[in-house]
Amino acid sequence: MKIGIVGYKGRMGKEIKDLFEEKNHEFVWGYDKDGEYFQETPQIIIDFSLPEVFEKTEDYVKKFNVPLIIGTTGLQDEQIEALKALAKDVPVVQSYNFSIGIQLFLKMVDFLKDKIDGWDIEIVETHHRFKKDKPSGTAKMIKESLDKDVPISSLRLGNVAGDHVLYMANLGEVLSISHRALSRRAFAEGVLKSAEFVTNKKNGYFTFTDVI
Ligand SMILES: NC(=O)C1=CN([C@@H]2O[C@H](COP(=O)(O)OP(=O)(O)OC[C@H]3O[C@@H](n4cnc5c(N)ncnc54)[C@H](O)[C@@H]3O)[C@@H](O)[C@H]2O)C=CC1
Ligand SMILES: O=C(O)C1=N[C@H](C(=O)O)C[C@H](O)C1
Repeated sequence: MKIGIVGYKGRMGKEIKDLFEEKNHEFVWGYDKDGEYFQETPQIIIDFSLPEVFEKTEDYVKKFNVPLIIGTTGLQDEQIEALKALAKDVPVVQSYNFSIGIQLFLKMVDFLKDKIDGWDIEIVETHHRFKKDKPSGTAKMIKESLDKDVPISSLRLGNVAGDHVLYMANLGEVLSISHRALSRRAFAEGVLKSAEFVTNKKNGYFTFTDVI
């Protein structure tokens, strides 16, 4: 397929471009800080940038009338609502984490969330020093799955691709679930799966949970 990437010069943008090209897809359009790269109209747009770029992405998705995969974190509620409106016309996949491991993590949280009443619960996320948002989108997803107002601690260390740990403790024991992305490839693989997932869809709002 012919892909377009918003944030194509960034860490995730480059990883996604490399993976899709390895799989014989073609990068034909991009948007980044210094403007537009245009070779051809893309068949899909992938956005890994910043929330302030969202309106541009929305405009380009409407202009090209193509599916959108969006992994940008820190979106405002109104931007999520705008994505749902966009999804009436084109397929949209939104997730704050495109790794399979975090999907399994969320399933474990769903299994145990009713069984830990009265326990101390805390989330710790660690990311590279360049990450702009805090707490991570994934930590927010874990908290939302718990249905509880739990503290989140954020560490910004070196070049860590993405670690999330959920700690749960009562007076006699400590239970934890942890996930470590070894590189950004894990997220890019999920984006590729999502792009394949939307190819036969006319419209609709999906998360990565729907994809796997
Ligand atoms: N959902 C997921 O699985 C994952 C999500 N992310 C999220 O993806 C986003 C990007 O992460 P990274 O690639 O590490 O960041 P990055 O900073 O390396 O890349 C962001 C790109 O957006 C561009 N950009 C910034 N302002 C812009 C503007 N005003 N107009 C156009 N382009 C602009 C930058 O120039 C850069 O190329 C973040 O929100 C991050 O949290 C990152 C990894 C996985
Ligand atoms: O910015 C990152 O790098 C990452 N961001 C996502 C988040 O905020 O949860 C996903 C992943 O952990 C990497």
